[in-house]
Amino acid sequence: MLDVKICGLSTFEAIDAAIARGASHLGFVFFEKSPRHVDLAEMAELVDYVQGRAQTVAVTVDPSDDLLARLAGDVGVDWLQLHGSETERRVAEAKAKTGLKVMKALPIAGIDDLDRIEPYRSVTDAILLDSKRPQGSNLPGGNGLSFDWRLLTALDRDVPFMLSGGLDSDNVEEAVRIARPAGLDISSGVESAPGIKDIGRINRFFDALERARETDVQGEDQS
Ligand SMILES: O=C(O)c1ccccc1NCC(=O)[C@H](O)[C@H](O)COP(=O)(O)O
Repeated sequence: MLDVKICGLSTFEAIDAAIARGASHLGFVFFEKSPRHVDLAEMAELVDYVQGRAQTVAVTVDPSDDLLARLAGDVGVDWLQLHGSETERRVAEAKAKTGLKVMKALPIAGIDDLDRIEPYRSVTDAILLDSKRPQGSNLPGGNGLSFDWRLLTALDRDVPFMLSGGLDSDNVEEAVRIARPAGLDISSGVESAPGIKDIGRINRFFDALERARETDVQGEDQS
């Protein structure tokens, strides 16, 4: 069973829709330049609303110690997602300071980028592979762009990762077939406009994922 993280949530309605369809993780973005930004009070309210029905993830970019303390204390999320240029040392420090589970996002554009995964494996609870920030964008994530998933076939199979970047109901089946991720992370692909989650698109994404699972099971039965 794949983990599924729906990222950039800001309404109770979208949280309920994601949970109803089986999302394992819900992401809340703390990054002021993002159309998905929620402040700490809003994030605390959203996390409280989840009431343990899914894992909650605070998405941050090079967070300060003060922000880390507030996310762990006042907001009370389950996970930190580090989506900036955090070194392995800073990731380990963030985990030790907060006691939270940590997911490090790494941008992938070419085969050499896969070498960046190994040093983070011992200091994180999950690795998220995303596309690189395109020129002109001021967002390190949530750009709705995918990378070449075939690069990931070169990865050692015992490296579990979440696949991210430009996923939607039209391409998720192909993405899962090629990349064989442990989990999926999606934001723009379930929106009607940047920052506006669309319940119909959330449902269509999970429908497509169910079809992908059925095809996979049928394929296994025939082999
Ligand atoms: O989504 C944002 O606006 C964002 C801003 C700053 C840092 C990270 C951000 N998103 C991180 C995510 O986990 C997204 O779900 C991931 O990049 C995939 O996004 P998309 O390609 O839009 O599905």
